[in-house]
Amino acid sequence: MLLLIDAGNTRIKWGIPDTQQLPAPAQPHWLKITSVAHDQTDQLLAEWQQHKVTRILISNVAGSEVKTRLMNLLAHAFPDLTPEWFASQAQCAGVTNNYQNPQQLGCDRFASAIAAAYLYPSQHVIVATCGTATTVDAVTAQSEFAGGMILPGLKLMAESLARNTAQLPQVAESIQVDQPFANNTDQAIVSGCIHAQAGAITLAYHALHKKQAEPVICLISGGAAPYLLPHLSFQCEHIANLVLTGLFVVAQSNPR
Ligand SMILES: Nc1ncnc2c1ncn2[C@@H]1O[C@H](COP(=O)(O)OP(=O)(O)OP(=O)(O)O)[C@@H](O)[C@H]1O
Ligand SMILES: CC(C)(CO)[C@@H](O)C(=O)NCCC(=O)O
Ligand SMILES: [K+]
Repeated sequence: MLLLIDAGNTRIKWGIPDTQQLPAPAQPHWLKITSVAHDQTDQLLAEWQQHKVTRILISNVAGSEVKTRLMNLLAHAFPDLTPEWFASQAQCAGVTNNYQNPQQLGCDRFASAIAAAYLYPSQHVIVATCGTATTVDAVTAQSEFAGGMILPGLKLMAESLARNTAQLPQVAESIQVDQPFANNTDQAIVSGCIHAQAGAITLAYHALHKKQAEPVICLISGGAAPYLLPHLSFQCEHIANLVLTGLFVVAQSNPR
């Protein structure tokens, strides 16, 4: 069995896809898929050991401390296996990475681009990933990662206002906005942050459409996706676990 891990800056997501299904389904069928916070990684050992794992592929953008912790846990759980650490490169699984320095691109973004190209071959795709950071990337019909934007995630944006101003409070994440112009502080903050994110996604969608003059698909993923979806005025598909789907495609394209 294949163990796929997506270590982000807020949570560690992991899954085991069904690799026996032939022909491969458009979206992997997950035998198991779940996530833990960084302070709960100790529970991973017992959970992983319940599966007959034969290969491990990991995307980590959470830094070297998290990498070391995962390496130690994996060495305990599967002493005979050598985990593969996915890294961005100029070309992988049929996708070309147009970053000036291909290795500089976050490997979670490259994995998501690979998933987008696999799910929507020969189509132009905007991939919005709304986690700790929000990234909005363009993947062309020629399977190129064309480039993208990085902005603070929804929570980080709101927190930075509370942290760096005298009069602005920390707002509850559950506050809803149904129109841009709020008449109280809490809703004005939430409105500003949501529309900054939704506005960036909307701009990217129209810019790619204008550049390619062809239909554009928009995919949205990450913990904040459900809060942004109602604020997008065009069709946008919510796909959970886009990074893990990309790792699945990488593993299939690169059998050992
Ligand atoms: N209830 C909520 N209300 C508003 N935003 C939320 C809520 N829950 C999660 N988010 C947003 O989702 C972001 C992270 O979500 P999540 O815990 O799923 O991490 P993630 O998408 O896996 O990110 P990463 O890959 O960076 O770890 C938060 O920083 C926040 O912006
Ligand atoms: C932008 C994040 C934090 C999103 O998870 C990650 O992809 C990352 O650390 N990227 C490195 C910088 C870059 O992608 O240009
Ligand atoms: K960072």
